[in-house]
Amino acid sequence: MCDSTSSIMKIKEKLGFIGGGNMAKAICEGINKKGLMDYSQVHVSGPHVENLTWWQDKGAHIYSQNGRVVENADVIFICVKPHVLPSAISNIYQTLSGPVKSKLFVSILAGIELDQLENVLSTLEDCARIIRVMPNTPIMIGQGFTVFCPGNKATLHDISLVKSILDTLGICRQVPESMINAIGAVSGSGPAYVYLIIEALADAGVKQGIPRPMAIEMAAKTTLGAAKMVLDTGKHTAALRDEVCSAGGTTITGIHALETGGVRAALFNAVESATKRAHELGQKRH
Ligand SMILES: NC(=O)C1=CN([C@@H]2O[C@H](COP(=O)(O)OP(=O)(O)OC[C@H]3O[C@@H](n4cnc5c(N)ncnc54)[C@H](O)[C@@H]3O)[C@@H](O)[C@H]2O)C=CC1
Ligand SMILES: O=C(O)[C@@H]1CCC=N1
Repeated sequence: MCDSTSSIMKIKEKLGFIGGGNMAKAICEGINKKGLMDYSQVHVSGPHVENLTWWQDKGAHIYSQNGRVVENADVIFICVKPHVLPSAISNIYQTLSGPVKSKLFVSILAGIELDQLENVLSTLEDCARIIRVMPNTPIMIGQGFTVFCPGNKATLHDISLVKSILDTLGICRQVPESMINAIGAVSGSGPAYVYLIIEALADAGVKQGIPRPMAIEMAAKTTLGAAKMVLDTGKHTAALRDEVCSAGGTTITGIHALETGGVRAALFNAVESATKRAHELGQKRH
């Protein structure tokens, strides 16, 4: 758990990452930037150890065998792509040097359900303790939105440990598992949608003669400011929009163009398609 004797609640557990890609780095950087752990507590594996130099340079322990992470860490984040899960897990079994007990697994895989995870891990431990998590990349800068759902065998201590870690990375909520695929389609994928919108808004400004660096800064800051208005004021988004749209003014003319372009329907379709895709990933229709 966390050490509350210092002013910062340091994580005492050793953290493991099976798969050292974008999300594993985002999680670790997020925690490290808060001063909650040191990279010497981190154990990471991947199929090509030469691709783990980023981790090595930070001071983490790196391995080409997933079993080494399971042996050395207390909390093991599974951070591979969903289709890689079976081979990543079988590599754990092949490379363990002895029986393993008392490990907590945290899966961030899109679409893969707790009972599937419990099944694949069942030969490792009779009662695999698992928590399913859906983060997003802004966790790297402490601005994430993460949800989690504990498996049946996860203890209250496991839940409080994982929640205390995720809480430091932004907003964190416990949800029923039935919601996770849809949440992943909104907040997990959401940064990509928003980057696309920021890029398009900036391009549109460039077309009107605004220099690109200013156009990008302006589009990003406007997105951030509008999001903060929603969160800080608690006002309905329609009310906030009304405050911008003068009668017969410029903004309502722009809104008309957006509605004609089907921007709302496009977002409905994006979230519906991404949710459906998460279910497909869970059903192994890769
Ligand atoms: N990228 C995102 O914004 C989000 C991703 N996720 C989930 O996080 C997971 C990881 O995604 P990313 O980090 O974006 O992917 P990534 O491709 O950046 O990282 C995956 C890592 O797994 C490693 N790997 C491949 N085979 C392996 C094996 N057999 N054993 C161990 N490691 C292996 C790869 O070398 C790579 O470093 C996915 O399951 C995804 O659904 C969840 C929420 C957000
Ligand atoms: O694109 C994906 O499948 C992952 C899950 C949520 C965000 N990225």
